[in-house]
Amino acid sequence: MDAPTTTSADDSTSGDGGGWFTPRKPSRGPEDGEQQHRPDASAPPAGEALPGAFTPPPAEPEDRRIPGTSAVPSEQRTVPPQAQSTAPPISAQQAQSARKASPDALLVQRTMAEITPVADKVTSYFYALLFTRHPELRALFPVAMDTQRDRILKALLTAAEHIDHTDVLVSYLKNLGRGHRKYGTQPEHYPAVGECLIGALSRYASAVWDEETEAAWVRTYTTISQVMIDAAAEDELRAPAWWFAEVVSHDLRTSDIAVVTVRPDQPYPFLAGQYTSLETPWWPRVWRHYSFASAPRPDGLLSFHVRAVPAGWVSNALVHHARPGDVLRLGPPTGSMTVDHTTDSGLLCLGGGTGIAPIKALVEDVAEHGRRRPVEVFYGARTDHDLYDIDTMLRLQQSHPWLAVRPVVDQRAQLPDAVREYGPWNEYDAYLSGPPGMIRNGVDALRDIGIPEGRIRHDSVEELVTSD
Ligand SMILES: NC(=O)C1=CN([C@@H]2O[C@H](COP(=O)(O)OP(=O)(O)OC[C@H]3O[C@@H](n4cnc5c(N)ncnc54)[C@H](O)[C@@H]3O)[C@@H](O)[C@H]2O)C=CC1
Repeated sequence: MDAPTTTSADDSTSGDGGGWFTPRKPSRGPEDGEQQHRPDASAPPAGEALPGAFTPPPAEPEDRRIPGTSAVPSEQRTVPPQAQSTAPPISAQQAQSARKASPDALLVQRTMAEITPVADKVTSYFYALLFTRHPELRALFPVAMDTQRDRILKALLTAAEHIDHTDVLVSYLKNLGRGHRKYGTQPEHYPAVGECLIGALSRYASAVWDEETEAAWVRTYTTISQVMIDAAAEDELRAPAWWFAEVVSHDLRTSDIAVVTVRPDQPYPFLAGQYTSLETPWWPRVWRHYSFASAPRPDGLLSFHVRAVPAGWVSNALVHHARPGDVLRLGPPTGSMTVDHTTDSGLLCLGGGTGIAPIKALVEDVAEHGRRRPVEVFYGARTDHDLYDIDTMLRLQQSHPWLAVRPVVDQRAQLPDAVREYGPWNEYDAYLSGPPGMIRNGVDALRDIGIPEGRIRHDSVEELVTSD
């Protein structure tokens, strides 16, 4: 198996995206016997040699060693020559984590510490490199980049930083790889992105950048891409890259909150508590996350609760423009805030604002499973008027004796405190859904009252930030 090789990250002749990693055939093919959904006819069949699939590192991340030779001719780098041999020593804190971290992880973390204060510049430079060297990739991104701008880089850096936490990382990356199918991402795009990533990092982390660091990043990025590419290829065998979904009803509950119900063009399997990404026809390639507001239904319809937020393109389009007959696109379902049906533990649920949507789905899921387990829902809103779904929740309470719904109207973000007045909660699993601040404070409050972290579930706060 070949070791990854590289031309310079800043070598302008490498704009064809080739030569960065050693291609390898995909690990799975259609001989698995499962039906392929290929809405994107330009995508190579998963069983064919994927032109840009790379060789994974020869061993698990923990076992990797940095080869002694440079992968990059030094004259091609933007790193000042003196910086190449004078990378600052690893700090005491870094040294402590080094006991656990692999050598690559340590070098990656050292780069991260260097670029974090200038993350904005790194991002701008990264996209400038990407779009000038690979203009054909511009069409995969929204016209206006705004929140999209830092997504790729954030995701890559998050992954790189956790390269030693194999379990968490692999499931994160698989998800990311599957989710990238809807953007039209192809295996051959990965070397282009990797090359520009290294270009941006080497420029802004020049004080710590040397040959070993570059080699560590190449290996790390190769691992990341390979997991994403394999996950996408595997997913292609069983699911479309996206679903079209026609709006079948639009219920304006307040001046800025709508419940939007859609009918996907193909079966859409998901679990109560999960969320999806959604694109409207008004803002092509701008995707936002919304949770399913119901458990899977026999008629296959999906509902979302949307609040139009200031400057929220997608949310405003959904609340103020979408009407029955409009066609949206949906990405795959994702998220792990789902009910564990192997236990009888109670569910303690905190739903803030439109964050009540997945909580309602969880309640329906428990009801469908027919097991009587106590479910306590604290439904927070800033005003009475904002409790837009209280009637539905109270109706559910009337039909299910195991369910208690407690509306909490609070101007001062006290939803998590309300939970302290009830309990005890030691037999409960906790589920939180709402604004990022509520999640953070809620997790603290629940830990304070003795609920172990492993029993507290919520969606990624970063994902929620982009649900406008
Ligand atoms: N629409 C959906 O499907 C979902 C939305 N979300 C997220 O839920 C949020 C809903 O926003 P809004 O309806 O505008 O909610 P909001 O800002 O009106 O707040 C809802 C509740 O959370 C409490 N809260 C807010 N900030 C808090 C803090 N820092 N500490 C403690 N409690 C706090 C409020 O007091 C209120 O009770 C958005 O951030 C959205 O991304 C989460 C999951 C699903």
